[in-house]
Amino acid sequence: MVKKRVHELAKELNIESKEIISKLSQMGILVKSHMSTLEDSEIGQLMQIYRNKEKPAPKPARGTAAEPKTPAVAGEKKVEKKKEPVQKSDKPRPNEPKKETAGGRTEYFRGPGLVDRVPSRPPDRRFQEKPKQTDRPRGPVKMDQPAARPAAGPPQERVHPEPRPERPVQERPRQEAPPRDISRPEKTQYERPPVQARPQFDRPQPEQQRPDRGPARPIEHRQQPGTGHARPYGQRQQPAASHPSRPIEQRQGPSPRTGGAAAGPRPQQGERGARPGGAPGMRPKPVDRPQYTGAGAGFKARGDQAVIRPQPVVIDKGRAPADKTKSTDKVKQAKPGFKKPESKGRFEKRSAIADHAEERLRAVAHRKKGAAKPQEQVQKPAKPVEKKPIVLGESVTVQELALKIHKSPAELIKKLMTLGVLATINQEIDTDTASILAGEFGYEVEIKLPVDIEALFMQEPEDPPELLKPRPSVVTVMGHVDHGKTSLLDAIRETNVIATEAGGITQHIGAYQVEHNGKKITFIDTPGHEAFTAMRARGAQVTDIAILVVAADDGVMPQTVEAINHAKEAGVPIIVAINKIDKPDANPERVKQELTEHALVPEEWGGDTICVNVSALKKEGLKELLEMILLVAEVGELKANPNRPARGTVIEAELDKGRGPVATVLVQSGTLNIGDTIIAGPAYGRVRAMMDDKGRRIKKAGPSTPVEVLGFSEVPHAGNTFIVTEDEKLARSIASRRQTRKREEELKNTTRVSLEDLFKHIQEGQIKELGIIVKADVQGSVEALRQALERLNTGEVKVDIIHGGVGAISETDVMFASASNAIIIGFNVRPDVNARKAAENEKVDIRLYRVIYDAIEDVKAAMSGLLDPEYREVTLGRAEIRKVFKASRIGTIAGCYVVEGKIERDAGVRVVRDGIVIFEGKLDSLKRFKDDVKEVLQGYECGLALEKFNEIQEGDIIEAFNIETIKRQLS
Ligand SMILES: Nc1nc2c(ncn2[C@@H]2O[C@H](COP(=O)(O)OP(=O)(O)OP(=O)(O)O)[C@@H](O)[C@H]2O)c(=O)[nH]1
Repeated sequence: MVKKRVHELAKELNIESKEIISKLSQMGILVKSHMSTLEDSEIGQLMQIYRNKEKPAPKPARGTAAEPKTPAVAGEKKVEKKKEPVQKSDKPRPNEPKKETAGGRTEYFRGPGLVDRVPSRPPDRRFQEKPKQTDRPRGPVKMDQPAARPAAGPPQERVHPEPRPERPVQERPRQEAPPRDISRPEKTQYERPPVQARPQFDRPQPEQQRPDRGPARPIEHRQQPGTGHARPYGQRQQPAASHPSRPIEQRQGPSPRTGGAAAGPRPQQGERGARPGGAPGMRPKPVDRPQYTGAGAGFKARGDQAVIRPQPVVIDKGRAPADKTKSTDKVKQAKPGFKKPESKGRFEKRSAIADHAEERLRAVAHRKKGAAKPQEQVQKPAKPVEKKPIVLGESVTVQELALKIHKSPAELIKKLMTLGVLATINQEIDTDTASILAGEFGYEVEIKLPVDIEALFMQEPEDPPELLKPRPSVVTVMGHVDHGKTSLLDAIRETNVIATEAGGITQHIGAYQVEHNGKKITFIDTPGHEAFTAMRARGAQVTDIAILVVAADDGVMPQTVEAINHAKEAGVPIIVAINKIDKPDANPERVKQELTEHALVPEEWGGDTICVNVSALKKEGLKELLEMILLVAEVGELKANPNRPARGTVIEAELDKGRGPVATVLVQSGTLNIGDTIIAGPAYGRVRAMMDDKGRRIKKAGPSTPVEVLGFSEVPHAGNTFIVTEDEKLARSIASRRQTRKREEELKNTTRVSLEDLFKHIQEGQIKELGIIVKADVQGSVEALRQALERLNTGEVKVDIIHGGVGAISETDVMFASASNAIIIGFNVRPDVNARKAAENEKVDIRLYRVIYDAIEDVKAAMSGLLDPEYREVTLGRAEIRKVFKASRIGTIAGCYVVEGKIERDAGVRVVRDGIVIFEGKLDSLKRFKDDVKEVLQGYECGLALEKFNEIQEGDIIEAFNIETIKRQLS
């Protein structure tokens, strides 16, 4: 025989190539594809097998040769034998002979006999076993199946063309799109939730279409190239043709059933058709079963069939993609190639995309919230943090708050604006505002005010009474200017301090200690000028006894009253020293009389105010005064604990060029020693040296001792409390904090802006401000000037002391003044070279003074210059119109007679008629006779024309006036 290819032989035998391939594989002959060539012997064997099947009669004849070759064939024979009776019963039918003639396979074509019975059931049963739903489509399909066979043949051949590997991908979609796409998509879609049920639906559909569309099969073939048995769909459509090719399936599938129940009891074809396990002639049915079952739910419905080998393979292949799509990424669904992606995939893809989109959105949302990974985001979302109240301190800047609530500063600023607050990013907002603001963004605020370490640090410990020891009394000398305070102290100290004072008045607070009758008395001298109120108040606060000096020849004066009030406020006992009793016009009684007006009733008049007549000049009454001081001190039982770190008050401070910051302090309790760490206001340091009131260096200073202290880091403020601490680090940090606070306050004063302030500023736009920088040799003078100058404030002009400090005028001061459009007042200080140059360049006005009065007067004058001048009308004269002339070119001319004062050419004029002003304007011309003149005096006649006014009449009065500018001065 000639070599043939598998498909050629299949054609010849009118069977599918696959069946031959499977048969060959059962025979132990491996064939790669339908294009493989077969040896003559192999062809012979196959021919024998298939012809034996077709011709049962000759089988036995050939059987000798065929049977031994393959057990499968033998098996088949057995089956065939069983079928014979069935066939025989069928033979009488008219259909058989036709089929025999057609294919020569009577048994095989008995299937069609089923078709005849279709109306009666067989096909229905088949399908009913699986899904009833499939009946709709399948009903007709199965009916057509037999007829479709011939059509099925050709399609198979078409499929054979080799290019399988490539075609599958392209052709699948085209050809199978309708049938399989529908089925598979459904699979995947349905299978997701109910994996079992779908397969049943899926299969029937493809079957319906397969027979109609030949091309559909090829796809199936392609899919099952490796496993020739694996074509459930195709086989179904060709039940008869599949028989021969699936002996194994029949054995495996049907066998259990045949053995179980079907075989014997189903001799009839009708039932055979429905039950594969029936007779040998039922092969096609068993083949069908696996096809159906293999496709889907049939497996579960028929547990037996699930064992069938080929089916699992087919199923795996067929499902693999679907399963993957179900269980894993939907994106992978596209890979399988089939048309899945098109029909079913749309929905799947959309849902997948939607899912992805959601996931991404979530991820993005989480990322935006700050988390890097979705998982972590879930674990550490900011949400719980949002609800957690934010902790704020005393104040917070907009930027800090923005960080705390995870918002942008711009959002906060915007929100603040809606709340009526205009703030910058670095501006501090108070806790109330911050709370409201945070609340706007859904945050609660917890305000935790920091522990005031400073307050604790400065808190004065209470000394047990047993540790207290008597201390010198601190006496403050107060009184009106020039009443002799310094002279009195000088007399007491027997020194001459007055000679060193500029201008002859005391401008520094002085502290001195004297000893009388073995007891020390500390005196604090305070200036008497009104500008030094603060100093006096400070003196009163640190004092135990106040000496009120009143000049016997002058009596009680304003600052006397002020001193009385300070002393009363401080709860300090007052001793009145009526001075200058040596003067001829001294009148102590009058002074006492005036004192009573201020609730100071002398002892001799029944009151409790001690009054002592003294003369600083003559040094009279000093002893008595000192004794009275000691007496009052004794009554006060003044005590302090000298055996603890010192604490007291800074009386005065200055920046000494050679020694640096120098502070005059009054130790009020404890003992100050050299080397002590001391802090006072923003200044801290170590006590480098101490000098007493006489300039002598001392190593320690006990309670009530005034000393000059060197060693401060900067000039402390007069009035600051100083303490000694062992914790230098803490002192430094507290001082640093105070410095920062001071700077911030200075900054606030110049830069603080809010809507309220803005409005205020708009209102104050008409108020002129005079910015002043005050520099002085000592802090006390700075304060004195500040107070004196600020007192000059009026509703129209405002003095703004933008900076005050101790020391020479520096370039920085000049630049600051330039930026602030301010002037600089230097008191007992001079600008250094750089400052002088800078002042020239920046045209900054620097005023230097040695007497405070001059400074104040100058400032007052400067402020007067700032005041809006007053305008006053000055009447020049009056003229009566005696005659009116009309000139064509000039207009109306008035012939006048000056009845009073004079009429000036450039003056303003008004026309008054019967006491009513009918015009006010300017003269157009003024002539005497024909000459233009500048003025016409009383008693003379003149001619004049008014500018843009001709309605004059005889008898009108022309009034001439001028507007004078009058500079205003502060009272
Ligand atoms: N005749 C007479 N003159 C005195 C007496 N005490 C002071 N003076 C004079 O009064 C003037 C003012 O004396 P001060 O001691 O400077 O007066 P003050 O109260 O200290 O003045 P301020 O320091 O400016 O507050 C000086 O010229 C003294 O000579 C006195 O007892 N008798």
